[in-house]
Amino acid sequence: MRLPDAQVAVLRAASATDAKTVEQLAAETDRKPETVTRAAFDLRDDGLVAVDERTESTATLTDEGREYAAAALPEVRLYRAAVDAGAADEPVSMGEVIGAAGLSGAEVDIALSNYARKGYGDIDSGALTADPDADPDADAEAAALDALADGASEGGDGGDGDAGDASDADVDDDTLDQLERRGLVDRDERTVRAVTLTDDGVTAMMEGVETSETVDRLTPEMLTSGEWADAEFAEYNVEADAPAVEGGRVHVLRQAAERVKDVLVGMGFREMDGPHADAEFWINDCLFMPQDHPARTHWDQFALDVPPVRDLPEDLLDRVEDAHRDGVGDDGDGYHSPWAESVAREVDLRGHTTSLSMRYLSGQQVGELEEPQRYFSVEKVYRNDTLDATHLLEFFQIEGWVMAEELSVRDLMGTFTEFYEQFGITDVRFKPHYNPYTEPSFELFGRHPETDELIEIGNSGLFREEVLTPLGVDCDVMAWGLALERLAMLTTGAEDIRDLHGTLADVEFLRNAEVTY
Ligand SMILES: N[C@@H](Cc1ccccc1)C(=O)O
Repeated sequence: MRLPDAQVAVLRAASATDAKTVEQLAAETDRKPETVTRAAFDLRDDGLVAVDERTESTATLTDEGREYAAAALPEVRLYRAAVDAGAADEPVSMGEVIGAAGLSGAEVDIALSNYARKGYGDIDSGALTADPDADPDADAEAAALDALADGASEGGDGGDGDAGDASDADVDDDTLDQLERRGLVDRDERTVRAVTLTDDGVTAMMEGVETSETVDRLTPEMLTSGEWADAEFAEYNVEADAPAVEGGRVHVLRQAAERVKDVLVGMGFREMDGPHADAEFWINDCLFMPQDHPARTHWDQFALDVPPVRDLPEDLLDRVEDAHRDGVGDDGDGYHSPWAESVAREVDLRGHTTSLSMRYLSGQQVGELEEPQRYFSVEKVYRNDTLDATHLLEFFQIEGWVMAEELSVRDLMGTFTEFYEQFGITDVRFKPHYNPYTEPSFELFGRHPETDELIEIGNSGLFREEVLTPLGVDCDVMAWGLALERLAMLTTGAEDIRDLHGTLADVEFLRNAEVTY
């Protein structure tokens, strides 16, 4: 008989009289347990071996369990001290007995509650009696602890060497349940498979088995050469234990970004696109951010040491400079602080994607826009922040704006309510805020599902005249920048933004996290 290599090895190592576990066979044949398991199942399907499966449970003493095994259970110590103090005859002060038993701290409560549970005696208004018929030597929990502790001293036979490791075969289940509830043992279950040769297996061995080359896949070469006709194909065994394979997967943040895009497109928005490194003009000046604003320093934004941007729309540049110097409208007023075109032409990594909104609203990107319009982007921004649980140096912003006649704060709030509802976030909070470019402005907060804390999830407002007039927009525009990572923290339950991306990302978390909405 010809059989695949691993099956031949298992067949040779197996015995008809002596059941061998997969682990034993793996050691004897120098193969992995999962290879042996698979071979054993294949042999069983051919009737050559029998595979006996049973679940083996092990009980391991916890640290506390080990302490009590060495020093006796607190309630037993309490009982013995009570009997010594004469509590079998008349009530004795509880404090005295506790002291005599040498119990302190958490042990006191443990001793008292189990004392009562086990009927060692009564506890009544500070006094203790002991039942003379109780027998702590017959205490099943104490006996089980001793048995498990002894198991440990007999150990060292190639097991994992954990002290207190023992088969629980001789301890009854109720006692083990009780000890587990008390936190004195940990229990574990695993499947043990044992293999024995069947009569057919013995016959096959006597007739002789040889290794055959098995083929696990059909190749074009085998088809053209005709070799397939004689090949022996390995069978699939879907029950075999196999190593876990971690397949590729879309990153949770990317999943969240795609979902955000779908939702916004569904709400009638179109997508914006534009440069990551851009002129300060689009990033800051158009937004009526004075050139000496602290957010414009290198403390906050990354400046690039590259030649200045040459092609900025000249007339817009003039109108923006006017707004900065003199304000907009009859009673408008400027900043009375220095403004230089050279600064506007410098290149920075964008600290927000509101630079894209400026490009689109100005007509620069897709031509003049007639209201109503809705645009969004889900793009990366860069800030010179300090890394912590809620801040990264680069993150994704969900930028968006709506251009229409007569917009109000109600429209803004309604849009966010509708948007976040799609992600199962129904209690968005708003807090009045200040931005140089919007009035009124609001920060948005959402409740973290794990910590229950309110975390900031975005910033928003209605663009002010000083922004819209130079851009040539004469209706209302409401706008926002929301943090994708913060949204992902709410939908995945991640408590630290650094678990989501960056060098410290938690791969295990990323593999298993479910993005819920
Ligand atoms: N640019 C703001 C977000 C925002 C955009 C548009 C209007 C109002 C606020 C930020 O990064 O926080």
